[in-house]
Amino acid sequence: MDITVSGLVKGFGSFTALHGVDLDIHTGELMAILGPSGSGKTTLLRLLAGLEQPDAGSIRFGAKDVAGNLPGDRDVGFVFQHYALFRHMSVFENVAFGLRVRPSKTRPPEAEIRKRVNDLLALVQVDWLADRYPAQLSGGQRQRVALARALAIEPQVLLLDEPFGALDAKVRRELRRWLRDLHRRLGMTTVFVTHDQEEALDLADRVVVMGQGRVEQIGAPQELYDSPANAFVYRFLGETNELRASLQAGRVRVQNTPIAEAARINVAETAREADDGTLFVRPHLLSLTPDPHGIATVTHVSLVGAMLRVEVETQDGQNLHVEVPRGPSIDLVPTPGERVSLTVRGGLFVAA
Ligand SMILES: Nc1ncnc2c1ncn2[C@@H]1O[C@H](COP(=O)(O)OP(=O)(O)OP(=O)(O)O)[C@@H](O)[C@H]1O
Repeated sequence: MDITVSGLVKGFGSFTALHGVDLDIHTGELMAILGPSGSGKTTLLRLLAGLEQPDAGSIRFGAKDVAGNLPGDRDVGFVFQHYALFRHMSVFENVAFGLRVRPSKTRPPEAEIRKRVNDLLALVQVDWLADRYPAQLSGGQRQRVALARALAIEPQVLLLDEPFGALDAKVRRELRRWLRDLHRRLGMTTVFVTHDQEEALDLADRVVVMGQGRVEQIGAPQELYDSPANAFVYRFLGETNELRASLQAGRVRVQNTPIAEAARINVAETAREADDGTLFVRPHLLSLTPDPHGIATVTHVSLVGAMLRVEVETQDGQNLHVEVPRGPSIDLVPTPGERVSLTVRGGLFVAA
């Protein structure tokens, strides 16, 4: 089931939480909605689920406009943090619930319900917990049961809001791997909200980056990391340096010294020339060369695993850090106080 969102607007009182969101989600895709707190991720997911109605814009599931459809009519399974399991029902009954409440015409026979629930509990690897109550489960087990409950109705679309939010890092990683395998096997269109960039980049086919109620960029993880579209995405995803720079005659310059061919740099909007702007560059896309007339001085060197992390300060007082793979020889390690020139192999220039 593909989902097409166009011009979605949602306000709460005088506050606008979504300012016209456009988004295409492909059939069978695993898509992450990533953004800082308050950027509108949950609001977007709740609109997809039918738990909120938009003020303007449309949501289509396949060819069908689902505006006005209640959650039960959308063929979605969802796991929201605040939709806890039913405390007074066993794990088995929690998972069976969505099937049991169906009108008699579409409700499967009891034997089939039992089989489907048992199969699902095996799939999420908690079949041995079928008779327990939610209070008797660990956090990770509860999340798996919540997922089994969402899957029981065999939805075409699965919506997950921070599904592993409350869990510790190790269990999160485990469940993440498990969700990826499950998605590969079942193949339903899945959208999950997270504020954890590692989780989004690791798990999703594509990621929507949201900022203040707007889509800032949509792309595959590698594409977002390598070619952020703007300053917001650059700052939000991964580490970055920001340098005051100019763009003249095909070169990006710092303190009037060329440090990059403009052809290797993405240039935001239409700035072909600019006296003043910001160059965003990832630490691993900067190189240092010993140079007595260079524009920077090494201030600190540390070894982090296989990488050398070098901090430098430019003559005009800008601090940046550089990551270089550790070479075979100790002689190649820069030393504090050494003058160096800088070369930039990729980045984004934004005119002031
Ligand atoms: N029911 C509501 N009434 C008023 N304001 C709301 C309501 N729901 C959300 N908001 C506001 O809309 C904005 C977006 O909220 P939303 O929950 O979508 O953000 P989020 O990106 O999911 O954040 P978080 O990562 O913190 O969960 C926030 O500023 C929030 O305060």
